[in-house]
Amino acid sequence: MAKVIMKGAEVAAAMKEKLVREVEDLKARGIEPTMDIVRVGAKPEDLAYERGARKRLEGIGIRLVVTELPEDIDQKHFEEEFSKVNDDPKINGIMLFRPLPKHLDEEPVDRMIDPGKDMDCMSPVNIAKVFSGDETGFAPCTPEGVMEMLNHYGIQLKGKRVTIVGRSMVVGKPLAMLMLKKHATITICHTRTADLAGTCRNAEIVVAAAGKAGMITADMVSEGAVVADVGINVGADGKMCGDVDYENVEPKASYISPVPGGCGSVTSSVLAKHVVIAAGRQNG
Ligand SMILES: Nc1nc(=O)c2c([nH]1)NC[C@@H]1CN(c3ccc(C(=O)N[C@@H](CCC(=O)O)C(=O)O)cc3)C=[N+]21
Repeated sequence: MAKVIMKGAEVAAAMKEKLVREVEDLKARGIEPTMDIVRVGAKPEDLAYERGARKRLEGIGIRLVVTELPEDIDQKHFEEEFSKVNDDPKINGIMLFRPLPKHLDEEPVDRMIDPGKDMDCMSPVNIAKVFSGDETGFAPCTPEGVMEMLNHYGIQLKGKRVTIVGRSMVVGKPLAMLMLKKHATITICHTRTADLAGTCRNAEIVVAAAGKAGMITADMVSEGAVVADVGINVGADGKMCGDVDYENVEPKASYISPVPGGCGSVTSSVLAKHVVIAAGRQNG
C-alpha cells in the first residue's frame, strides 16, 4: 500500500480557503475578479475542463465568462474576437483552450495576449519568465498544480532525483523548470529515450506526463518512490485514466496521485489563483 494517496480535492480545499479570503478583499475594494475562457468548438476535454473550472471559480467567488466561437471560424474573425476579450478592461484573466482546430494558427494570439491576463502561459513573455525562473510570470496551470500537490503533501524537491516522462510545452518542459527552481535534479524522458524504465527506476520522484494510458508500469518505479500522474486519457468507454498503471504501481509507491481526482483536478485551482493575482495587479 502506498503510504499516502495524494488527492486533488484536499489540495483544492486548502487553496480555496486562502483564495476565498483574497477574493473578499478584492470585492471590498470594488473589484470583481473575472475570467474569460475562449473556446472554439465543443471538444469533450474542453467541456470537461470548463465544467470543472466553472465549479471551482464560482465556488471561490470569481466570475466566469465563456466566449464560445464556432468550430469553423476563420483566422481573421478568430483574432478579432480574441482581441475584443483581450482589450476588455473587465476581463482580468484569459484562457484559450488548446489545441485549436487545425485550420487555425495560434501564434498570432500567443503574441497578442496581454501577458498580465495570460492565465495558462501562452505568451512568449510568460514562457520566457518561467524558463528564466522569474516568478512574476504565470506558469501553465497543470505543471503548477503538480507543484501545489507536492508542496501540500510536504514532499521536498531540493537535491532530489526527478524523472519527468513527457516533454510538452504544456506540462513536461515547464514543470522541469519549476522543479529546477526548487533545486531538484531533473531528467526529461520522451519517445526516443533509450532506457526509459531504468531512468524512471533511478528517480525518487516520477512524473508521468506522456499522454499514454498505463505506460508507467510497476517495473519502472523503485520501491518507495513518489509518483505523480498528470495523464488525462479518455478510453473508448468514456472513462478517464492516467499514464500510470495505478493498480500495480500503487503498492510500490510511497506517495501516488490517482486519475481522476489527482493532479488534473488541481489545475482549476491554480487557474483561480492566477485570476486573483491578475485582478490584484491590474488594480494595483
Ligand atoms: N490551454 C489549455 N490548458 C489546459 O489545461 C487544457 C486545455 N487548454 N484544453 C483542454 C485540456 C483538458 N484539461 C483538463 C484539465 C482538468 C480536468 C479535470 O478537472 N479532471 C478531473 C476530472 C473531471 C472532473 O471531475 O471535473 C480530475 O482529474 O479529477 C479535465 C480536463 C485541461 N486542458
